[in-house]
Amino acid sequence: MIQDTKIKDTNYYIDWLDSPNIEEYEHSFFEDIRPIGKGSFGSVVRVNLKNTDDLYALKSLNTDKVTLHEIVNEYCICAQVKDTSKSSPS
Ligand SMILES: Nc1ncnc2c1ncn2[C@@H]1O[C@H](COP(=O)(O)OP(=O)(O)OP(=O)(O)O)[C@@H](O)[C@H]1O
Repeated sequence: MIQDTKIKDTNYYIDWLDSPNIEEYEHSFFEDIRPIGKGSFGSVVRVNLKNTDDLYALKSLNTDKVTLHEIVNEYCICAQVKDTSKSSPS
C-alpha cells in the first residue's frame, strides 16, 4: 500500500514537470555565465538570456541528491520569485 502511494506521487511529479505551461530554455540560450552561490542541492550561476537584458539565477540540481518532489519545490520557488518581480518592479 505504501509503495502504491510512492508510485502515484512519482507519476504526479513527472506529469507536473511535463506540463506544457513550463517554458524550457536550452543551456546554449544563455551567455555571460557567472557563479554566484552554492546550496545543499547544487550550484547557482547568474546568466544573461542571449539578445536580451534579462538576467536569471540558474540553479543546477545534483540529481543524485534530490527527489522529484524537491525539484518541483525548487521550481515553484523560482517561479514565485519571477512572478513577484513582475508584479512589483523595484
Ligand atoms: N535568485 C537569486 N539571486 C541571487 N543569488 C541567488 C539566487 N538564488 C540563489 N542565489 C545564491 O546562491 C546561493 C545558493 O542558493 P540555493 O537556493 O541553491 O541554496 P540556499 O537556499 O541558499 O540553501 P539551501 O539549498 O541549503 O536551502 C544562495 O545562498 C545565494 O547566494
